[in-house]
Amino acid sequence: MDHFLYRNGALHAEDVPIADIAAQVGTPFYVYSAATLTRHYHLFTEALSPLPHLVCFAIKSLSNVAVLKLLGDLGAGMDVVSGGEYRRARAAGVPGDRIVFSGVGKTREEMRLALTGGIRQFNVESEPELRALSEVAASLGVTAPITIRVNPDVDARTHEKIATGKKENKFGIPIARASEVYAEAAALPGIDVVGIDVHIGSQLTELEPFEQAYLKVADLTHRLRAEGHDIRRLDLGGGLGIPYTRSNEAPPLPTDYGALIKRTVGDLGCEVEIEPGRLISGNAGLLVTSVIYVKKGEGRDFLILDAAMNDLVRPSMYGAHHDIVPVIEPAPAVPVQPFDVVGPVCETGDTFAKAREMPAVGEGDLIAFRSAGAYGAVMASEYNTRPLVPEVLVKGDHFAVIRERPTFDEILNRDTIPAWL
Ligand SMILES: Cc1ncc(COP(=O)(O)O)c(C=O)c1O
Ligand SMILES: N[C@@H](CCCC[NH3+])C(=O)O
Repeated sequence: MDHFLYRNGALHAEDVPIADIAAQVGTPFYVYSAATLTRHYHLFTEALSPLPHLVCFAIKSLSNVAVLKLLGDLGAGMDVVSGGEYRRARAAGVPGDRIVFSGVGKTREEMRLALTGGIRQFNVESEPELRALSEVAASLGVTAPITIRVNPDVDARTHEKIATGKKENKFGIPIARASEVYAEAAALPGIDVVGIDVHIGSQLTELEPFEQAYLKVADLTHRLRAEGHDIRRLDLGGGLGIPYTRSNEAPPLPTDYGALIKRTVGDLGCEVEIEPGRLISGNAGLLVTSVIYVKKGEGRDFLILDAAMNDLVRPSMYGAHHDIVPVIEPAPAVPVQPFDVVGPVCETGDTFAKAREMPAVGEGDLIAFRSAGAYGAVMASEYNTRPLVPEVLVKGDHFAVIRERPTFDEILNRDTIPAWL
């Protein structure tokens, strides 16, 4: 459920008409609902209670500092994957002891940043990283709390570009080698082994792959404890999928996912962490755009929008589907017709949808992409020197721009012409 509904014939974000935001901010822009973000965060905390737990929002999915502050103030932890994301979480007021640091390529500089600024744990993904972290921590005279990310070789049955738990993927250490790597970790200076981490992929629409992975983690917990490690925390990753269409069968809900966690690892006496991104942010955001032209083509009509692949790359990158709806609600009797929905970028790949059935719309009409809160704004670029689009947060009948559209002066001032040219 989200908070983007038609009321009196017009699409609203909570109590604010989308058209009012467009009039003030101009298109394209992203808009997020505070109520949806809050609700989705609570779905997870409720699903995991009464287990001791921390829901660490995967901020790679949506990293605007205002959004992080909203979730952080509710008590959320954060899963970060770079020094930049760490800084965002801290700028939002999230204490270090609620931040987990994931990723296969943490640099020594990033390790220093987190160790001096405060960190709940590093999710270590390789032996070289483990040794580097030990060196950095020892040189600072501190101890780094760690889990080791294990790769359970489970097929997440999702898009191949976002599956992370198969043995051929770059993530984690093979679960079969866990004993060896944990033994090395325990012997290293500056390292405190606190638990196990696993994350098998994103946009999972079935619970079974999670179940396979979590059962392997439960087994490993027993094994590592028998080998003398004090395994007290399990980071189970993110990845629960969202419905991208209203017609499709919906993926499992956080309640089902929570029940699965309790069933598989709930009796181990561990604190549980999860790292959901998309399920919290995905359906909490729209990308709002205007029709520039309706162009008659050979056997098809093109809807040319002022948003493009640089603003929302998911359709061209993964062939992803987003529902595309007019901001003014079409009357029930209005016939639909197929459009190829495209942006102005000079690539054929700048196509959001082919032959998408939509009610007739015309120049200047407002259109919204649904389910665009996750991996939307964060993956945007300035390709074709198209400025990054603004982000807006709505709460009840308030809205605020939480990231301004850069001016062309700002964009051009970032380039410098060397004196010798
Ligand atoms: C380590 C890690 N944690 C959490 C996530 C969040 O995934 P999702 O947005 O699918 O919940 C990802 C992305 O797949 C990830 O790589
Ligand atoms: N960027 C991907 C998700 C990646 C998940 C990253 N761990 C998407 O848009 O679906």
